[in-house]
Amino acid sequence: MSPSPVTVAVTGAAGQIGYSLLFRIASGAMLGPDTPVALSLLEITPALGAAEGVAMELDDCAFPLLHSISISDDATTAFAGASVALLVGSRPRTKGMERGDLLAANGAIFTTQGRALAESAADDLKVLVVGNPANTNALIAMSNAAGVPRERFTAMTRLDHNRALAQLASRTQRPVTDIRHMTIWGNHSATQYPDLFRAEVGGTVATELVDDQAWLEGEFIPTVQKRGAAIIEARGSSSAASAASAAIDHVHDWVHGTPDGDWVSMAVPSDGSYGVPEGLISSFPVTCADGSYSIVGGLELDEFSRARIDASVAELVEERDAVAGLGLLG
Ligand SMILES: NC(=O)C1=CN([C@@H]2O[C@H](COP(=O)(O)OP(=O)(O)OC[C@H]3O[C@@H](n4cnc5c(N)ncnc54)[C@H](O)[C@@H]3O)[C@@H](O)[C@H]2O)C=CC1
Ligand SMILES: O=C([O-])CC(=O)C(=O)O
Repeated sequence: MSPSPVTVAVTGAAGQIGYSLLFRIASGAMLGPDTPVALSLLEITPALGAAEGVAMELDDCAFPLLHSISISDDATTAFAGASVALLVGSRPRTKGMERGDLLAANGAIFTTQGRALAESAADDLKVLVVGNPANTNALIAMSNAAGVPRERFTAMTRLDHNRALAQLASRTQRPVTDIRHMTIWGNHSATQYPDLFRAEVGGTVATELVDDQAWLEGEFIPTVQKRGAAIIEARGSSSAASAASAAIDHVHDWVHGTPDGDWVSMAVPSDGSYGVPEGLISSFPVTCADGSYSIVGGLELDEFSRARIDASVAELVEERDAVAGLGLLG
């Protein structure tokens, strides 16, 4: 066991995702079996009691890797010394709401938290934004975190990636472990583009194996794009355990690396790759090694994929312009 615990800050700790996420972090699923964890929970004042209750349950699990738990309603206090910050807390989408409606409601949260991260987090900070609209919230936090390197800010499209793996595995009747090179491009929204032209199942290109453009366009892509809304419709509240699991996967792979020969999807600040305007937080195929990620370069994009990526990126540009207009970009 490494001697000093890693501080992991989690916002929205008393929420539904928090309730799944914290137990997996404390069990070692995110940072590995040799890394003790100090959890630092941020909640709004009225939810501090509920966060205390979650902390009591965490205590009751007697997790060997759980070094300590602290709780605060002040972002600078909660982020002090954090090497990993999972920004989950925000107002979730409810029936009939689109992510655009959430921009203003959540913008203020992420300006404050961006500034607080710059003030008190550790030098090796890694940030994952889960709270929606995740890409643009990450952009707001990044642009308000003066002095923190931009590449430390990421947003979650791993749930979409995992949903795409599950849909393809089901259609091809192959285990998810046979699938490589799945990619989600663009925004974590209904415009996202889950790309099967680069995915492979057992070494065969997925689109060639399936060979059914009608399924691709009429079922696969819309199912993945609208899965969040389908879960809300079925469950009456948004995805929580699957979102928590995807957050664990995202940080795990960022810290421990992606398997040889494969990649994952992460929304990261664009370096201009694939024509995505620099600085937008957009989903790309990435590989991770030594605690850093790199956008996979040199992929040839067909016309079908290009048009869909452009549509999702156009939505990100609109969101960026909207929050810039609201004065939320530092
Ligand atoms: N990127 C993705 O793939 C996914 C994102 N989400 C998003 O994750 C977010 C959280 O979802 P749930 O846990 O289901 O929501 P929830 O409503 O159950 O929990 C949110 C928690 O955040 C807290 N909170 C609100 N403002 C805060 C602030 N300023 N600081 C700290 N905590 C604050 C609330 O008090 C609440 O406890 C939502 O925005 C949801 O849309 C959900 C699923 C997938
Ligand atoms: O759709 C929502 O509001 C929750 C979410 O992000 C998802 O499940 O992908």
